[in-house]
Amino acid sequence: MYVIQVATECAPAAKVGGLADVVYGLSRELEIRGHAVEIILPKYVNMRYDQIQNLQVSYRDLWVPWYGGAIHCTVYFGFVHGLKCFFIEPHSADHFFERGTYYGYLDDHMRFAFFSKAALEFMLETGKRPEVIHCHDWQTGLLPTMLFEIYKYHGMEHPRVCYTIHNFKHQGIAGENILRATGLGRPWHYFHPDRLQDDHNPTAINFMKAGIVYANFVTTVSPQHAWEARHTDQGYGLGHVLYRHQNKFSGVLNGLDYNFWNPQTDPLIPHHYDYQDRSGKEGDKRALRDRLWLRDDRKPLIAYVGRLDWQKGVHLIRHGLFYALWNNAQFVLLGSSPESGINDYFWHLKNYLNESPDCHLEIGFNEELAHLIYAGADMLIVPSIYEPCGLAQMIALRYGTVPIVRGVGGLLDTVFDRDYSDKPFPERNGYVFYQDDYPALESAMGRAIALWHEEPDSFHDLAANGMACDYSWNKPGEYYLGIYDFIRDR
Ligand SMILES: Nc1ncnc2c1ncn2[C@@H]1O[C@H](COP(=O)(O)OP(=O)(O)O[C@H]2O[C@H](CO)[C@@H](O)[C@H](O)[C@H]2O)[C@@H](O)[C@H]1O
Repeated sequence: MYVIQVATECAPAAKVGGLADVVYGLSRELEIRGHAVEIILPKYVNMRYDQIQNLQVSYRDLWVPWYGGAIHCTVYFGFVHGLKCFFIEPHSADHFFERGTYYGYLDDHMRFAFFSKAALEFMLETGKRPEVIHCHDWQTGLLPTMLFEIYKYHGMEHPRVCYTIHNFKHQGIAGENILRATGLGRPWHYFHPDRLQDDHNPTAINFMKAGIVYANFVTTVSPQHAWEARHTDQGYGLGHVLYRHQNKFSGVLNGLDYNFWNPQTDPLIPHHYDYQDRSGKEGDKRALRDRLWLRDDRKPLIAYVGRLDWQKGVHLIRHGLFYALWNNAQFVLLGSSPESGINDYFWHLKNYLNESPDCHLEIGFNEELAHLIYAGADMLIVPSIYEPCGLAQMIALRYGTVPIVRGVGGLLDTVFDRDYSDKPFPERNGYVFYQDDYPALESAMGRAIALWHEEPDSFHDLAANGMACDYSWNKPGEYYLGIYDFIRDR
């Protein structure tokens, strides 16, 4: 099978969150199984270039039609930890990818509509004809529309599209001018409830809806979230569209790259360990405390790693921090937010708690520190308001760190409560709470902290259960191959 992934992130070169891990992990899994995979990404000026090997010009003059004219692009090729990646660099006064951050600009819809178009133009010009184009999230939602309404008639009639939604909240809403920019034109055709017209604003088009309508298959990243998106407000207004296209929609639980996230070999942690011998984890806890100036005391270390977004339950993260400090535990936070209000709030909290020997807040993105935290912590909280899949809890399980999660989305598919799950004990691996209020979080954190202090052996058994879970790409890789095989043009 020949697959091209078109995405706006790929770990570890261009990563904001879980999308990057999935694009990397799934591509690797497909390659290991002997399939041909290429990834097309924007060439952001602020990528981790140290994570790209042999970067070189691959196609010097790509002219991408845009409005009435065309934008000149150069396409680079390089390996991101062995994966074949193409990077599109537009040369225009818009400076689409020469910004301080990857997202968060008023013209984001233009930037990524352009990227989607450029990816198709690149395939057309270089004769690349993958059996499947797998694209991700709102940023690439217009790609299947452009493929089947324009590029199909220029010799790209065979590629089929699988479209994966990682976050329903961000859908890409734009005005009519996007149709003129991309060459789709014909507003009377696209401004139709069965095509691109937003269901809640009849004068806008919706990129994600476009992806759902035009793709040959649509997935989201866990079975539970697929249900939530259709039946609850977590579809953010797309439930009706999903219902109409339910025959080509399903939830496939994300995997985790078990080579990249591996406590036995992880080069970013000082002590290695595995399921049978977890003594190295103690060393990592000491190393983490040393690095963050935390006192060495007989207390569990509780962590939060992730974006500081409303989605992640910011008020519960804050409360979890104080609850840990009041209840004989330590707390470490690693995260950042594009919203200055949230960032400022956590900076303020960091200053306020600066003298505490039991807590550390690291505001920013730091892949290396993230690994040490997953390895060194005893527990990880994931109190999300909604969570399509969630990788943090899976990474925690892999590193023998007990997850404490809110029971939504993929968290429900992966974490099973030690005390209340109906699963047999060996399959229970963490703590789950359901309401999004303080008492709910406290009940779960309280049970975890008490077990750590009072029954350390039972706590270790629980952590070992987590390490024994298999959330690798093995099964999800098979599911995606099944989907690709189902949609490909024979
Ligand atoms: N400050 C920081 N420093 C270092 N590393 C950091 C970091 N902040 C986040 N990360 C890393 O980014 C990843 C986060 O992945 P998640 O899946 O948990 O959440 P995210 O909301 O970004 O992903 C969305 O897409 C994924 C993929 O489909 C879904 O699992 C999820 O539910 C959905 O919200 C983890 O690898 C984490 O370690």
